[in-house]
Amino acid sequence: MTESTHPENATTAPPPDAVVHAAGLDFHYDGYHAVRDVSLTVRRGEIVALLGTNGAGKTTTLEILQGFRERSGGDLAVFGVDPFRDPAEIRARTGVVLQEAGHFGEISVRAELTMWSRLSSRTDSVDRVLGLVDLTHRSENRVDSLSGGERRRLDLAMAIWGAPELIVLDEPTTGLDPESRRTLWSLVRDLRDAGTTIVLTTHYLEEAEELADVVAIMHQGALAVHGTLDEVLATRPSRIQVDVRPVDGERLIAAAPAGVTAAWNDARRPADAGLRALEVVSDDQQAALSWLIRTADHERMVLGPLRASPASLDEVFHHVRNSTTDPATPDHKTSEVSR
Ligand SMILES: Nc1ncnc2c1ncn2[C@@H]1O[C@H](COP(=O)(O)OP(=O)(O)OP(=O)(O)O)[C@@H](O)[C@H]1O
Repeated sequence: MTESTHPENATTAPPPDAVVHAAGLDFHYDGYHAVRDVSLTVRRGEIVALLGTNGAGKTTTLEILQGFRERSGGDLAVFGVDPFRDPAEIRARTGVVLQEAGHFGEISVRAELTMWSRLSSRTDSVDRVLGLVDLTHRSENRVDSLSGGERRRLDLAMAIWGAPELIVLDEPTTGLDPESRRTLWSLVRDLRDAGTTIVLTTHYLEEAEELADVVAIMHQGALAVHGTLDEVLATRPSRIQVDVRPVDGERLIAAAPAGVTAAWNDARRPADAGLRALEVVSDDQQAALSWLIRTADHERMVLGPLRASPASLDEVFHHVRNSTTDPATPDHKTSEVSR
């Protein structure tokens, strides 16, 4: 993974549009180091997706950001205040969808939202939020008659009550069918387009690819990589797939310069039986392409169809997951993409 020094640290002033500015966040549960040196800035109107394996520290990080837990170390400002010291300010400006929300099953959707409205410091109209989450037609039905997807939309209705500036969604689409997931994505995009800042956790890489302006991958409590999707994908080598009619295939592969790896991929069968599939992997796509073209010219080698593509989020995620860190090391270092 490409490592670079992240500009955010405890001494860096947050950008003017920062909603969340965390520098070197740490958290221990009874001696277990669950969040390690996490530095992350979330800007107004951005969707940030927090990814990571089970137990990576995503929910704990979200709980610290909302002021539910007091950090063990590091600096944190949400809306410019310390969320643990000033929870009322955070509650007033933040909507939340928890991983598992509790509902009063025996009352109607409308009655539950009305009860919710009395608990919230923000004002809104039940009909407005029901319309936004497309639950108007279910408003008089009992909550326990809702499908899983409809309940998740009801959770979202509570989170968007009173149009909070920040919405925190912990695995908002877990268990939803693809159609319900797409509906929720569209809602989240609309909220972002209206200027809402959104931080979400998800185990669906596709969800992060679809929604996120910024992707952050946690591993063993630390932020292993974060940046825009393109920046995150660029932390792994890109791949060129090309079908070639080689003059001397082995010589071609042996001649690949440093930083460029070429290998035959006999699992992929070119449509033209006279060609053979070659895969070229490199951090420097331009250097790899130049070498390929130069070599083809020099060797009078026929090049067939060629496709150059960045690494997938799946590849980045697996690389992070397989990278070994020592959870017992208190000074575990983050590696991040400059933004
Ligand atoms: N109340 C607690 N007491 C002790 N350890 C905890 C507590 N809550 C979480 N942990 C541990 O802290 C680590 C981080 O948990 P956290 O829930 O933040 O991870 P996560 O990334 O959200 O995981 P998942 O994707 O499974 O929801 C885990 O190893 C978990 O077992």
